[in-house]
Amino acid sequence: MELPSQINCHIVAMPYPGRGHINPMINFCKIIVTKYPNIFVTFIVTEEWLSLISSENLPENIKYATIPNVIPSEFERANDFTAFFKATLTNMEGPVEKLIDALTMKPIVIVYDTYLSWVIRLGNRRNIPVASFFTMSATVFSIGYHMDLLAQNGHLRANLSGKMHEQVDYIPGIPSIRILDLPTPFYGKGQELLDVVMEIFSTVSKAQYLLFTSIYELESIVIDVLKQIFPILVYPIGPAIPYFTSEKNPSSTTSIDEPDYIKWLNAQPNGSVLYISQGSFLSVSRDELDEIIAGVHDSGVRFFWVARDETVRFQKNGCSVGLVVPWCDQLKVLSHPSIGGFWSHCGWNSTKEAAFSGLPMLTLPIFWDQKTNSKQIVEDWKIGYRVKKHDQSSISREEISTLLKWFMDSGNEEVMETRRRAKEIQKICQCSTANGGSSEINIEAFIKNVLCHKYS
Ligand SMILES: O=c1ccn([C@@H]2O[C@H](COP(=O)(O)OP(=O)(O)O[C@H]3O[C@H](CO)[C@@H](O)[C@H](O)[C@H]3O)[C@@H](O)[C@H]2O)c(=O)[nH]1
Repeated sequence: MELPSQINCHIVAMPYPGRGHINPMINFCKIIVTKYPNIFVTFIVTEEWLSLISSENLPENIKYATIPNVIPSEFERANDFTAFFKATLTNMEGPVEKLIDALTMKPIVIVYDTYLSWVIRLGNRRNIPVASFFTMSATVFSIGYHMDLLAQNGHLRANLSGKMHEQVDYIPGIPSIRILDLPTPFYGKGQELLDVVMEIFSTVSKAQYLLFTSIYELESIVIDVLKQIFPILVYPIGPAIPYFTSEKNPSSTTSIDEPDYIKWLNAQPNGSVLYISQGSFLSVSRDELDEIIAGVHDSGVRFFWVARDETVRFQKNGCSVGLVVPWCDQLKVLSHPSIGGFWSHCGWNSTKEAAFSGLPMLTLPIFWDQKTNSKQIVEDWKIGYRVKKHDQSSISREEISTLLKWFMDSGNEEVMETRRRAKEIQKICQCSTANGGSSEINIEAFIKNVLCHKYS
């Protein structure tokens, strides 16, 4: 849809303060302003988050606006996740409302992270439509939305010990799934947030739109079901990763401007490197990490490891087959020809980036939606393997070393089949994000509807 050139419109974006939430929101905004240059976006973050992301190049018509640091620091988020999460629900509404009231152009819509449910109230008070932007999978949404079914079947607030392998086969639109693979607020870590999470899912239908950051073709059944039963408009807007700027086939020639880690990757044989990342904030226990570090080094497999602030701990003297970095441009690394596999904590963004890059995965989920994403990767799309194959609570360095050698062995027929499947999934993602693909169609339909609402 063409916007008349004289009409300028304004969208407010309100992400949840976390890397895995800010990234997809900013990517979505970039797609919108690239397609509709008359749309302006105000992207609201805390002052601390501005300092973390301000170096990123933004198109001219996206501007950051800040609220004070009314929530605990990003660097303490993992120490007390419950307190952090609750603070995002209680402390941000006032400053954000003040900021929105001071804007010179009234927004046509507020796109807010689903977990910041107070934005619905704010939109109602100010008569601004709101679009709930869910940064996890549509599968996870359906589970959250149907918690009443979990309760009816004795799978919520019940003693589930001994039942973790029971199948949940009654959630609309999703294949049968074990209790063990449900998002953790329902039975494990994060359960103290169950009431809050239930409240959040039950209020989404009071928004005007629901946006899934998902590739329609990968979750078509659950998305179609939700479109039928959900009382508001539902749009799967695509992966919300920076696919429009990613180099799908980076050249192997070295440019002086490239980071050293890309130069290192350029020097490695095709498909030979395992990329390892456990996400942007939570980690496994220290003991478990020590076993993983030992297992990775013992395996002799070539690796590229994102260690955040623990690079020294991940390195081993005399190690010549691996590179440890604190942070990298993950999608660029995953798209590099020398990467042959991805060990991931299964954050939804990492999952989509792996799918988009056509990589087989090793999954080690930690909490929240990651277990469900791991199940989709391994059982539904069949593009990966669980690191803890038998759901054991810990894993030894020997087991890790054996698994990695097996996974990265280029002659391994089972893994070759998984690689072939990962390439099929990659094609599906590429078609969905190409011009005229389902992602573009849904983004256009969303914008068109918002504009009709404004000008009707
Ligand atoms: O060195 C790195 C490591 C990560 N990333 C990026 O950081 C993001 C990480 O997102 P994700 O993979 O989703 O992990 P988390 O940051 O752990 O994401 C949180 O948010 C996600 C979306 O709601 C949830 O799926 C996760 O469970 C939750 O932990 C991705 O875009 C990565 O490309 C980098 O750019 N460089």
